[in-house]
Amino acid sequence: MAVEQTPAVDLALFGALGDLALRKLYAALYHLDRGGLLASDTRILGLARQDIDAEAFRERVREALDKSVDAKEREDEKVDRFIDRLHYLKLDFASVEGYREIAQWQAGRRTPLTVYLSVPASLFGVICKNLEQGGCLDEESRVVVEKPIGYDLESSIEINDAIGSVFDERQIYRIDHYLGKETVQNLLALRFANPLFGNQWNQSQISHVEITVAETVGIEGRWGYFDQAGQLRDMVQNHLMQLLCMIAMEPPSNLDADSIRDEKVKVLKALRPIEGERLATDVVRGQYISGTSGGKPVPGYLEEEGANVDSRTETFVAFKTEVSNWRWAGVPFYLRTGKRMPEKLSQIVIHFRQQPHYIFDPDQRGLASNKLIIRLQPDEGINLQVLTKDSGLDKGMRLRPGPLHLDFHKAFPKARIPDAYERLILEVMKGRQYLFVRRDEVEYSWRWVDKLIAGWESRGLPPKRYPAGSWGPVSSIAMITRDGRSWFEEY
Ligand SMILES: NC(=O)C1=CN([C@@H]2O[C@H](COP(=O)(O)OP(=O)(O)OC[C@H]3O[C@@H](n4cnc5c(N)ncnc54)[C@H](OP(=O)(O)O)[C@@H]3O)[C@@H](O)[C@H]2O)C=CC1
Ligand SMILES: O=C1O[C@H](COP(=O)(O)O)[C@@H](O)[C@H](O)[C@H]1O
Repeated sequence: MAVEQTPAVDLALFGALGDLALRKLYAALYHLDRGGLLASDTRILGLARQDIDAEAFRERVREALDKSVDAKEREDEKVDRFIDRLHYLKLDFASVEGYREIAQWQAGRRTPLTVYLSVPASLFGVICKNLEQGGCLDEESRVVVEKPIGYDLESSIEINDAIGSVFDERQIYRIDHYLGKETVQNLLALRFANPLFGNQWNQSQISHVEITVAETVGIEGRWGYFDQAGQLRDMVQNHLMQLLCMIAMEPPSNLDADSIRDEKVKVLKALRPIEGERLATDVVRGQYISGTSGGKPVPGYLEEEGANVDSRTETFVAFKTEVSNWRWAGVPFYLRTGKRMPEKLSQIVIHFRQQPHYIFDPDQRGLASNKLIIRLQPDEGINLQVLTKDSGLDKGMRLRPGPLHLDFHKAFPKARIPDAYERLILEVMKGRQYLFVRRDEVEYSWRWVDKLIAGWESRGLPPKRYPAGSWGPVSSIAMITRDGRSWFEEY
């Protein structure tokens, strides 16, 4: 199939020397270029406040690519071609002075300006205003903003209002990089292209759903940011909520951005809040203490560089909720995410109900349900656990769980699984919003999170401790065990 032509873009990257840009964004752009997906006259303007010239900037990006792109994928000629697209402008984002130079950079070009705000959300509003005043924008301009949008509902409304006073919603691309992950997009195909699953996807066939997003990393020098946020705001409000929506939403009538986003909003509205007595039983907050990671000793959260030793910020959260609608009534959704877990693992497990009548060995009753395991990372793939008869003359009718396994790397050996940012940047360039989060999604998600935080604050309890390298506080295991279930950690 022919590669779809991507229109030429002038990309203005704010925060061009920041962590995200250097670790992820240039690598993603380079891969797009290498794959022939950037139009020949696409250009990138790096904006930062460091007093360097374009050559020094290009050198910094080259060094970043050395670290973030696999050696076998770094082809000299293609790296040079990519580097040639880069320009640099020193700018204090908060001051309107200097913005005219962005407009001048574009003078005579017919390509719309795409602005990527890889900066803290507190700067989104002022940058948008300055771009407008500097005469940099027109109706075709686009703006890409990073998560998290705000700290709570109130601040997110303020930020969204500020962006919205300059850009229309159709011009705004709110990134949640989990939506760019290959397997997350595959959820749409899995659910809506396969009647086998589509027809079973409800409370009469599914007993419960688990979502785990476990990270091995700790705070990685981001204490200042992370301690203000915590795992609930940093990971649940956006990434885990989006995963939950993709699992729980009704079939959209087509793949248009708004059809999909309308359905996601309905899920967020139907999500049962955790309040009252449920605060004691249905949610666990944790904070890691020293332990091990990858076989090496690592410090606890309160011993990290720059730490405030009194911090009660959670680095782990697990909870049980429900989507209160006809499809999902009575189906618990168990979610957990944490830093310094034993392995990096993001997966969704759909547990199907047992047969109405059971005829096999009563000791094996616990085995007797199908599970669909959707692995986001690592080892992207889908695994359906089915029960078969154990082979051998001495086994009688003993059951054995076995996988029907689709490993994306093995099934499509020639296809490279792109990083989430590659997909997302490409979609911005093509002007397609279906993988981006609409304002009301952000706000409904904050509403739910704010209620939970208010509940935590009213109880005033510190997070439970867990050693780095463990699966979180024991009470997160007790939370699911009380329902006669356990977290599924196999694949
Ligand atoms: N890093 C990550 O892994 C992730 C980040 N994000 C989001 O991406 C965005 C960027 O994050 P990250 O790269 O980590 O942040 P960084 O702080 O590393 O980068 C932001 C950059 O903006 C620059 N900057 C800040 N204020 C000004 C100003 N007034 N004028 C000019 N430059 C300024 C900083 O410059 P200086 O260095 O000079 O201070 C810094 O280089 C944030 O919204 C974050 O929440 C989202 C998901 C993951
Ligand atoms: O947005 C964020 O995501 C990362 C985890 O992303 P992943 O793609 O590596 O799973 C997380 O570490 C970070 O704290 C958070 O801000």
